[in-house]
Amino acid sequence: MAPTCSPFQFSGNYYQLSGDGSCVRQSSFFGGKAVLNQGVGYSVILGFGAFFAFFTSFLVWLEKRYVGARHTSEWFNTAGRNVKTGLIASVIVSQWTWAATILQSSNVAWEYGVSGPFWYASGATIQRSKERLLMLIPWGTAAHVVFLVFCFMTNIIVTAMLLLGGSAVVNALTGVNIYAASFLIPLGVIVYTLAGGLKATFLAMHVVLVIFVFLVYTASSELGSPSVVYRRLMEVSSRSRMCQEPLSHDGQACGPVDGNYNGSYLTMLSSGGLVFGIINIVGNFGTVFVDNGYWVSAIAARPSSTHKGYLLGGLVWFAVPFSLATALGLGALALDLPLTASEASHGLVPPATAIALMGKGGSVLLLTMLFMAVTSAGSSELIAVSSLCTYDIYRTYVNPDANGKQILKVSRAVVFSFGCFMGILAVILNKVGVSLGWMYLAMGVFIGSAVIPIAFMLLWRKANAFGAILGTTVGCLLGIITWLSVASVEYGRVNLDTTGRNAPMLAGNLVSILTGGGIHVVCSLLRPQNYDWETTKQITVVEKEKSELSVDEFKEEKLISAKKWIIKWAWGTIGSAVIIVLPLAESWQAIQCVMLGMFTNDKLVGKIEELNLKLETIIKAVPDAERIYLLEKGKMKKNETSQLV
Ligand SMILES: NC(N)=O
Repeated sequence: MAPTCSPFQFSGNYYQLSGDGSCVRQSSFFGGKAVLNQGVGYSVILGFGAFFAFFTSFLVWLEKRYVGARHTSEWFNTAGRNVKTGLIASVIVSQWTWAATILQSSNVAWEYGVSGPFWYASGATIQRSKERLLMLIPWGTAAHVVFLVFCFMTNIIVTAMLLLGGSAVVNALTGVNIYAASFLIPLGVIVYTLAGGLKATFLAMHVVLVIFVFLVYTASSELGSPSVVYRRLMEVSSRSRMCQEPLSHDGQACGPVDGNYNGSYLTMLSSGGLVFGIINIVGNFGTVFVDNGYWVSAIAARPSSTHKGYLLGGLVWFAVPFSLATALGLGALALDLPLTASEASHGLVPPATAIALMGKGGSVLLLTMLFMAVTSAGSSELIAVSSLCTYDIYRTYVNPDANGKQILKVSRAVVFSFGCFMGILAVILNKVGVSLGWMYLAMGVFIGSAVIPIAFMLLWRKANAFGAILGTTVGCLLGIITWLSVASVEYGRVNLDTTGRNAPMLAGNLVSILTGGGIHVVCSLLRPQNYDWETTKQITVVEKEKSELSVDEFKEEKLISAKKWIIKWAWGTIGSAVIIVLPLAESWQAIQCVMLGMFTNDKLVGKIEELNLKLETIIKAVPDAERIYLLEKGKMKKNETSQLV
């Protein structure tokens, strides 16, 4: 092995002295070398779903045998509408924890520093319960069909992100062929879903999360303390760092961060982070409002538990991307890993940090955590599509008199077919070179236009069906046109690289959501539809068996009390935020002066460093000076003695 020449003591493994004497940084972190063998990869891909399917089947059997539960088509699609607060919160967390939650959040931490995880977590902690798409039927068939298309598009995008992230990581860590992984991952998820899906898997996921955070900030010999992480982040982004080839390569993290205050990773003043934050909010509004999966969970919940479960789940979920990305994303930077922009965009920041910190053990832990997320979120997406196909298409347009058995059969056939379709689509997307990061940023361009029309449908009596259709379709088309035009004008060509950059993504996301909403508002004000909410009560269930829920659950007073609870807590939260933020805002100038003086005043820091350097030089020189002094003193004594003699 050639001798190392790293600019930092802690990243010697990633730099080598070349034959011509120049210092060369490793050109990528993974470089096609897998840490685990392919057997582990295939076991995880196929074994995970199968193991949990077996375990869930056993629990379902116990419930049938000893509790006497009957598992009908309604149970398959809505879990009997009897899920209580704790479980609904855990369902929300597991459903909302995608591969992107683990991988893309760390990617933005690697790109923008600490503001990335903040924007990721806060922008995606926006969840509210909703009703089923069938409610759109009174708006007419055209509206129902248009929103069905957008719902399918959302399910396809979310499932595609799970498969792109899952296949890229399993390929990088185990060497399993990426196309084989793309096609096989859905098979495990299908088996798991058909067995009933066990949302409690997310508990194990949180244990792994805590291990990683603990390692980075407490226990690891490589990092192990916030002060080490802090110091190293300052060192790797220092202005004096040399970043030209071959000491670093294009797309690798090196030196100050463009668009961040003082080029630091440890600032919230990041233009890139802010742009990502806006794109993230639009995209997540899209997936929350247009993804049928969250509607299905709301329906599965006991009516009096829905609001508490959703609020609790949303709050708990925040910790997942925020803590994981501030550990693994910032960890990758603090270790000066030679990751490339392409590796980061494919979701490989967390596996790289896991390997650097724990070797093979870290890879196994990360794979386990990721597959928990892929399996449980993937299963929710399959159920969501199954619910759309069976209730919104089959029972509405094909067989309105369908009985429970027929519905269950169609549900299972849809789960199988959609799973296989997604496997093939994921192979195609990988072949084309689409990355998880690209898909994550683009989701709002495709589905953002449906957000405001769906929200109005739920909340505004005047909302008009024609305006909703027009806003949704025109908003989507204009969003796509703007996105591609900005890429073409800004960068001179339209490809995956240019369309994946921040400026075109920001423009496309904003045009899509704002145009969709704007058109809908104008049409609704011109021709208010005055929607009659009573019509939603005509929606029937397939199997009218005796509900375990008390009649109280459906009483108006109970729902009004739930509404009061939400308003109380919402105002409580807003009130708390105001009394924290207002004094801070009012004293902002004073705070800024103090902060600037304390931490960021370049002159002051420069003076202190100069003083430090002088002191260090003096301290280092003391032993030599002492030795010279003693030597001179000895010589003088000798001279004196010889003169006397
Ligand atoms: N669910 C998300 N946005 O991670």
